[in-house]
Amino acid sequence: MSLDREKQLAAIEAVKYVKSGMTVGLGTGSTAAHMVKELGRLVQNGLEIVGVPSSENTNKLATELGIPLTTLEKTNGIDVYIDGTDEFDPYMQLIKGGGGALLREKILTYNSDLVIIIADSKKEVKRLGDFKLPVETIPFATKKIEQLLQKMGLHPKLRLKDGSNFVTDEGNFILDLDMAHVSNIQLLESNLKQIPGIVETGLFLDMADIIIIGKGETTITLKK
Ligand SMILES: O=C(CO)[C@H](O)[C@H](O)COP(=O)(O)O
Repeated sequence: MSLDREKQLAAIEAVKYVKSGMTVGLGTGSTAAHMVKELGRLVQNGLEIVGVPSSENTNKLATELGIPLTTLEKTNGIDVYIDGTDEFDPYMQLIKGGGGALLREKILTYNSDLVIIIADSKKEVKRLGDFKLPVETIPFATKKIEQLLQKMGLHPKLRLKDGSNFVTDEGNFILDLDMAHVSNIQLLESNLKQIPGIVETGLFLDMADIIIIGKGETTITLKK
């Protein structure tokens, strides 16, 4: 069974939590795109929702599919947020941001009543850290932050796209960190957040309420 089919199955299962009248946060990435497509199909069949996209890419896809959209500040909060992940561990802790949308994704996650993460079976890990941890940095400070993180043993790599710096929807850069040898992820998160110029990290700790994993032709649901 292909990983893409597992992503699709997880997305279809997650969308069952969405009911008419809800404000729905729309994640970013290939798994989230399956969810947006499924919501688009349901909207065509009469589901009445308003979406809040987490990126310009998702905004474009949802608009093409006819999903009514709004922005976070115009809502009274989000009923359910559905997004993919790069890794999740047995404690439902996540690394996100492979697609570079981690800042808006974390803001929407924080402002949502229910957070559902959808994943293919390859995203499950015993311990976070095979995937490089993205951190979003202000361009003005990025060089200095890179030097500091190097001294901390986190081997930062400035993310590039087509030979130039990758620029997020908020106009920032991304440093991808090697956290394979970090034993205390809570401490890492708080240390990183104390560095001026780091806007956000891709560690989503204690934020997921439900994780739906596509496995073969079925899904497995983990709940907090
Ligand atoms: O955090 C993300 C984007 O910033 C994505 O959810 C994450 O990268 C997973 O992507 P995909 O579903 O394509 O594997």
